[in-house]
Parts: sequence; C-alpha cells; structure tokens
Amino acid sequence: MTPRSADAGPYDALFLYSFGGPNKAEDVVPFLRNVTAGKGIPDSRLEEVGEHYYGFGGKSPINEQNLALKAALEAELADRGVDLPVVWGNRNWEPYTDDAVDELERLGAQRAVALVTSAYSSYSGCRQYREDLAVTLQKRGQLGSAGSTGVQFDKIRSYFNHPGFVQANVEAVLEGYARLEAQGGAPAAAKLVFVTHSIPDTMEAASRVSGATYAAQHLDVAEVIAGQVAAERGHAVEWELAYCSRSGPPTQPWLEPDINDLLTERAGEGLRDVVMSPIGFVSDHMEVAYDLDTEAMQTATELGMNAVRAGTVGTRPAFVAGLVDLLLERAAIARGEDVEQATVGDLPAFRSVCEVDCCLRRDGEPSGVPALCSRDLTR
Ligand SMILES: CC1=C(CCC(=O)O)c2cc3nc(cc4[nH]c(cc5[nH]c(cc1n2)c(C)c5CCC(=O)O)c(CCC(=O)O)c4C)C(CCC(=O)O)=C3C
Ligand SMILES: [Fe+2]
Repeated sequence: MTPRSADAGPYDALFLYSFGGPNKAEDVVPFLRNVTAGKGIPDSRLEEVGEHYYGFGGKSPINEQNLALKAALEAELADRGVDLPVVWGNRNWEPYTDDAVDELERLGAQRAVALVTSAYSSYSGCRQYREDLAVTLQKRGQLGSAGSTGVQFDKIRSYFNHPGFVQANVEAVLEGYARLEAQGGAPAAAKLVFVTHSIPDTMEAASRVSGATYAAQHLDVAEVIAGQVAAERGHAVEWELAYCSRSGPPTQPWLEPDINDLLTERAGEGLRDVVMSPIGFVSDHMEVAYDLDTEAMQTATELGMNAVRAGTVGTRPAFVAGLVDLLLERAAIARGEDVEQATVGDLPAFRSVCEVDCCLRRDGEPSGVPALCSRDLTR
C-alpha cells in the first residue's frame, strides 16, 4: 500500500495529455485537419473517417472519457492526501496543448509531470506528444537549448507493463468472458483476441530504439493478461494479437493482421467464440466504438460468430490507482531517490527520460522537430 499523504514533489501539477476528438458535427473536418496536417493520409481515408464520426453525430466519446479520468485521478489523489492539480490538454482538439500551458501558468505551476493517454511507446504514443509539447513551447517563445524556460515538463513512463494497467485489463476480459457465457457462447473454446491500433512498419521499426518495439510491448502484456485470465477461469486460453484502424496509402505496409481479416480466417478454420480485448486503447473512444463495436462486430456476426468486445481500462480503480503510483514513482525518480519500478511480464520498466532518437515517425529519419522529456531537451 502506498502511504496516505504521499509526496508528489518536485511536481506542482499533473498534465493529463490526450489525443482530443470532435464534440459536434462542425468540429469533424477541422479536427481531421489537425490530426493529419502533413501526414500524407489520402482524402478517401479522411472522408471515410469523417463518416465514422458523423455516424455518431460528429461527437467522439473521447473528451468525456478524459474528463471522467481527470475526475477519477483527482479523487484518487485526494484520497491519498496528494495535493496536486490536474490540468487536461489535447494534441488535436480543445483544450489544446497551448490552452493547457496557459492553465498551468495560471495555477502558478513551475514543474509539471505529463501523463499521456497511451500506454505503449511508439511515435504515436510517445514522441508525437513530446514533439507537440516542445513545438507549443517554441511558439510561445518558451523553449531554450535545454528545454522549457517556462513551466518545466517531465513525463511518466509508458505504462503498458505496469500492474495497474494489466490488472484492470484482466478484470475487463473476465467480464467479457462472463458476457460471452451469458449470451450462450462457449468460453473454454473461445479465442482471446487482443486488439491495438495498427502503425506503419517503419514506425514499428523506429520504436525499437526505446527497447522492445510497439508490437513486442503488446505481445508481452497480452501473454500476462491471458495467463491471469486462464488461471482465474480454470481453463486454457488461446490468444492472438490483431490490429485495427490502419490508414495511409495501401502501398505502405502497416502491422497486420487486421482484426476483420483475422476473424474471417479463423471462422474459416471453425472458430465460433471470440473475446476481443482492445488493450491498445485506454478508453472506448472512436477507434473502439467504430472499428471494433461497429465494423469488427458486424464481421463477426456475418461469420456467425459468438463475439464480445471486452472493456477498456477507462476509470477502473486498479488503473487509476496504478497511474497515481506511477506519478509518485516519477516524483521519487525526479528527487533522485532509489525506487523500485513495478512491472509485470518479461520487459523492464520503460525509461522515464527518452533517448534522443527514441520513437521517430520513420526508422532512420530524424524528425527535425524538438521533443521534450528526452536526453537532449530534458524538460
Ligand atoms: C498508435 C495510435 C493510437 C493509440 C495510442 C493513443 O491513444 O495515442 C492512436 C490513437 C488515436 N487515434 C485517433 C484518431 C485518429 N488517428 C489517425 C491517424 C493515425 N493514428 C495512428 C496511430 C495511433 N492513433 C497513426 C499511425 C495514424 C496515421 C497518421 C499518423 O501518422 O499520425 C486519424 C486520421 C485518420 C485515420 O487515418 O484514421 C484519426 C482521426 C484517436 C481519437 C479517437 C476519437 O476521436 O475518439 C485516438 C485516441
Ligand atoms: Fe519514446
């Protein structure tokens, strides 16, 4: 147990840093422009993705989910006697990174610690956040040769192999199995299919600079979750990893198999029961609501499968408590203390300060953009 009244010093604020999403139909196109600026995503894909959002009235669930996570973090911090304001900001929608820095300044924060809503390390889940933060500070005239000249930022390590994240996923998968059973499925014969966001092969290759690649991080956590689920349920659990939400030109290779292709292939081999666990996402945002709940579920139904989609970690207590543990761990590291970094699985704790060329967008191609919380720009 972490003691009550734990110390978050030297930090005076927690920066909850997320992707952002549209709140209404008029937001969709400007949001997509923000996401795709300079990324070479074909117009056809953008129109398709726009339709996913319009199908939900133009509103992504992600902002409300982040507000719920913020409230849960505030409650957990208060419960542990940690007096630390939580400021929320997004890369691609309001409140933007710049708005969050304004808010941190208004609160008088001098040293904030960033918590990104992505559990894995790759360009999309790590460096892109650190670049956006650096560029935001640069535009504000607050980026010096060693980092920020205004509010200083550190980042909490990628937390895919932290016990809190894993425990919350195990609970969600067990609930998924119970639902499969309730709808007449055969849990002991089911396949557990973990799902995450596909990324280009070259982004996957670049992610090895941080240690295990993005895909390897998923495989490591999947093995642990499946093992715990098997132990809890008392039967063997066969599992696989699949991907969703690929974009980019069709000629560019991305991580495979796509969840729909995997379901089709396995159905052909006689598989009837599936539990899909979206371990790549921390909440049920649009990728989950559309790519899994709408598209993959339709595929499974057409194939005559008995499928359920397990929950995401969201605001599950084990996840939220784990995030606060990670925050306190990062604070102890910042204070120069020797800390034991809790992990599960075979991989070590991810580094808290990134390598200079960690998680580039494309393997071997320097980004040309500064990134905070790395060895060159420490804060
Ligand atoms: C690894 C990863 C995560 C998980 C980690 C994390 O959570 O950060 C993630 C999350 C998210 N991705 C999201 C939305 C989008 N991602 C896009 C495009 C892309 N994502 C990529 C990767 C990831 N993305 C990549 C390699 C691209 C190609 C362009 C590029 O290289 O950047 C596009 C453009 C259109 C399209 O191509 O789909 C959109 C609209 C939303 C918001 C959902 C909502 O609104 O509820 C969230 C949480
Ligand atoms: Fe990184």
